[in-house]
Amino acid sequence: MATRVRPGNKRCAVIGGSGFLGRHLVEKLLDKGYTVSVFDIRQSYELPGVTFHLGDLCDPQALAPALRDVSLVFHCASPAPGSDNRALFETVNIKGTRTVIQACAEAGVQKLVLTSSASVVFEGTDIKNGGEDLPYAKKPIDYYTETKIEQEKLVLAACDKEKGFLTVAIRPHGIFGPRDPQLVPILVDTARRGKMKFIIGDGTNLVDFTFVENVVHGHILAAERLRADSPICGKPYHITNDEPVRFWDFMSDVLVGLGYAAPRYHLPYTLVYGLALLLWLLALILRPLVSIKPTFTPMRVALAGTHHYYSCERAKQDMGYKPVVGLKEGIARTVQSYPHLRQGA
Ligand SMILES: NC(=O)C1=CN([C@@H]2O[C@H](COP(=O)(O)OP(=O)(O)OC[C@H]3O[C@@H](n4cnc5c(N)ncnc54)[C@H](O)[C@@H]3O)[C@@H](O)[C@H]2O)C=CC1
Ligand SMILES: CC(C)CCC[C@@H](C)[C@H]1CC[C@H]2C3=C(CC[C@]12C)[C@@]1(C)CCC(=O)C[C@@H]1CC3
Repeated sequence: MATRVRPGNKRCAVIGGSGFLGRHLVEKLLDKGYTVSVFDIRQSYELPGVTFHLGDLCDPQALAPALRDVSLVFHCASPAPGSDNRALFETVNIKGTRTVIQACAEAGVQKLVLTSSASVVFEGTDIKNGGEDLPYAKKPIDYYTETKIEQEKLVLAACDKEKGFLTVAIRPHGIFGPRDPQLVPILVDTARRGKMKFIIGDGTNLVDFTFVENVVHGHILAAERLRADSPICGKPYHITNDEPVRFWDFMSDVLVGLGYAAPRYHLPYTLVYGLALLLWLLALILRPLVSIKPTFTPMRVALAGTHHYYSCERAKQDMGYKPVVGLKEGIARTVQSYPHLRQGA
């Protein structure tokens, strides 16, 4: 174990800092006077006050220079959730997270904040105002979720007040905002291919979508409240917009804001889920011959057709969390940030 870095120093590292959430987090940390080391497999921007370290988080030698003299680490790297590469998820999310914990210990880091996901409790059936006491999914719906569960368990179990190494996990849900590479681009691509005409189920299911700045706010609050005498040590926290919305209303607001038609026709949930499952199996069987990437994966269909919204009462109580940007404003700012994805652009 290395000498502990001076507590409270304003140097931190963001693993996955080139990504969507990571970059928003880095920008806010800079605003708050931190100097930031970004560790990622790619560099997607440059900013004064940020040092980039390129490497794979599974490689302890590559990680070490990024953690030098750093007291606080945010770990928000992951393979894209839409991938079905089980080996990659296991390597990065499980083995890689063990490596991150070990590297933190060796560098004398005192605080580790993990970006987990509210999906760690989601099994494809309704969750209404779910608290953090819900059990982890026994049958996770995909490899992403399966490995996010193991990752969260590893990080929370590593919390050790005696050794002065404190951890916490933030569980956001449905992050959206400017530069998101997933939600809006996939939605628009599906609309452009004429596949966003249908509502899966009756369209009344409520879901949390969380504006990226609220997720960042939750991470920084957690980091700043993480002390040996704080109740947040070793615990997971839901961070949402605290405004559950009908899944299909949210999709329609984004689509209409960008000039596309809102979905109108209803399809039964079980039919679409069954078809998505069949297509997924077919893609698996044919993988050695041809690569099929279905838009409607079982995970996406389950997310689109069930209730899944979460209580963030615990974050409000233990760390004074309150969303800083409302859903309506978040949607407006998101839509405005994608001029190139507008209908006809
Ligand atoms: N986008 C969403 O709706 C949600 C995301 N999350 C979690 O938030 C975190 C951030 O997600 P996003 O910013 O949306 O994803 P992103 O794909 O934009 O960012 C992830 C970053 O991790 C990096 N990365 C991947 N593998 C790496 C490796 N082996 N070594 C070093 N860097 C690596 C990527 O290059 C990328 O820059 C992830 O942990 C994800 O599981 C949780 C809930 C919802
Ligand atoms: C094709 C349409 C039915 C859906 C298009 C939008 C979807 C791409 C997104 C709607 C909900 C999103 C979501 C995630 C990814 C993008 C969506 C499926 C996550 C799986 C990202 C990672 C997580 O941890 C949970 C997210 C839940 C919501």
